[in-house]
Amino acid sequence: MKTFDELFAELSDKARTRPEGSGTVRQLDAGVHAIGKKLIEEAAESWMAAEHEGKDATALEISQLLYHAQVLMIASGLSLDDVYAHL
Ligand SMILES: N=c1c2ncn([C@@H]3O[C@H](COP(=O)(O)OP(=O)(O)OP(=O)(O)O)[C@@H](O)[C@H]3O)c2ncn1[C@@H]1O[C@H](COP(=O)(O)O)[C@@H](O)[C@H]1O
Repeated sequence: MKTFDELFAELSDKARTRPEGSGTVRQLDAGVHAIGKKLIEEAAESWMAAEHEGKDATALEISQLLYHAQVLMIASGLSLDDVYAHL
């Protein structure tokens, strides 16, 4: 298990070191348009899971939504503090 901040640190490190086989690196290379589409897909899956699939499935989909939001942040050059400043 990891926290939101720990995942962001891990993904930032992947973006910097670009290890082979990293899905995050693949997504970053695909660009903001592709990442945005993935984010919307996970948002829709989160919504459907919450309506029809129960708590476990909803938690899984929301974890994927958070992951893709973080990938979009990194692709956009945003830090956690840039986002937290608006909370
Ligand atoms: N938390 C996640 C995570 N959540 C979602 N995803 C990605 O988002 C996809 C969402 O799954 P779907 O069910 O929508 O699957 P899909 O549509 O078949 O997926 P794709 O065909 O688009 O890959 C997964 O296949 C992963 O590619 C994640 N990929 C990575 N992480 C974590 O990010 C870290 C870095 O991962 P790598 O960069 O791959 O090393 C690790 O700690 C991972 O656990």
